[in-house]
Amino acid sequence: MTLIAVGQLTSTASMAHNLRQCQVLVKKAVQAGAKALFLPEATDYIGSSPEETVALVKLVPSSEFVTGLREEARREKLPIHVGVHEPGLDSNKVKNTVLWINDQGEIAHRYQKIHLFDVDIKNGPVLKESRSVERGSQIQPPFETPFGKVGSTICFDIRFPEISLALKRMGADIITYPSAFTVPTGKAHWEILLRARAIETQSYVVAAAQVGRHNEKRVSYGHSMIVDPWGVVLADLGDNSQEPEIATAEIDHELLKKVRTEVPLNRRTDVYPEI
Ligand SMILES: O=C(O)CNC(=O)[C@H](CS)NC(=O)CCC(=O)C(=O)O
Repeated sequence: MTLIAVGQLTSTASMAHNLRQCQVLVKKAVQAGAKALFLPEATDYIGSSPEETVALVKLVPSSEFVTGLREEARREKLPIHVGVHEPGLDSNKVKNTVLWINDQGEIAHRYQKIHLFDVDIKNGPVLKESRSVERGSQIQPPFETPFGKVGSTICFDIRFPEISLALKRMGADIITYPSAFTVPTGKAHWEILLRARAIETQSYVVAAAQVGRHNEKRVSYGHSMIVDPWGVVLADLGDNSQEPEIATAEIDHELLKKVRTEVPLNRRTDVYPEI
């Protein structure tokens, strides 16, 4: 059994502020005895417009935010999974990525968000992520950790079960959804989507989320969660945005084995295509 933590915060356009919030989360995760910390999508910053999102972006080697987190990971021997922005191939755009910083402070894995959130909800949020973000085009094979194989996806990707099924087929035990969900879509869909992905992949789902007001236009739903392979919500951080918070849960390989043995999901790939 290995204890892991999800961290929840309200990122702003100030990377220095966001790094300080993450340092609080690292301290709390270490005090709790966690062996890894999972942080939300876009933890480095949330801009208030597509232009600001592009203007703020830094290459990883020159990002004080990423350098600061790498120092934390190395000093505390605590691997960190974190959503950030990186420059796009087109200089008017960025990539929305997640990094796995290992306990030596090295970036050992990277995934770029495949599905972009372009929505126009009546009396609700209007967000056009593709104005500032370039989409990725590869599912990355799960990476090894001392507590199992981890497959990464990001936020809106959760609505496309093909990715999590592919990650499961590639051996994932844990699937992550670092997120910044909107409040109306969060209320309607967040927990159901996370539990469905956990149940259908028979894997742990680890979903660190942004919470609260980032700027005059953006509010995030919160409710960072850890769900077990049976679909039980082991941790839920709610929507309090007073201070950065963590929640922890144990990753139990006996439970993974039990669920996968008791309810075998033998696919009929003679009937439908393999994903
Ligand atoms: O803007 C940034 O810099 C970081 N990116 C995000 O916050 C992204 C794109 S706007 N948010 C989502 O994908 C929310 C998905 C969602 O809420 C849903 O699927 O219902």
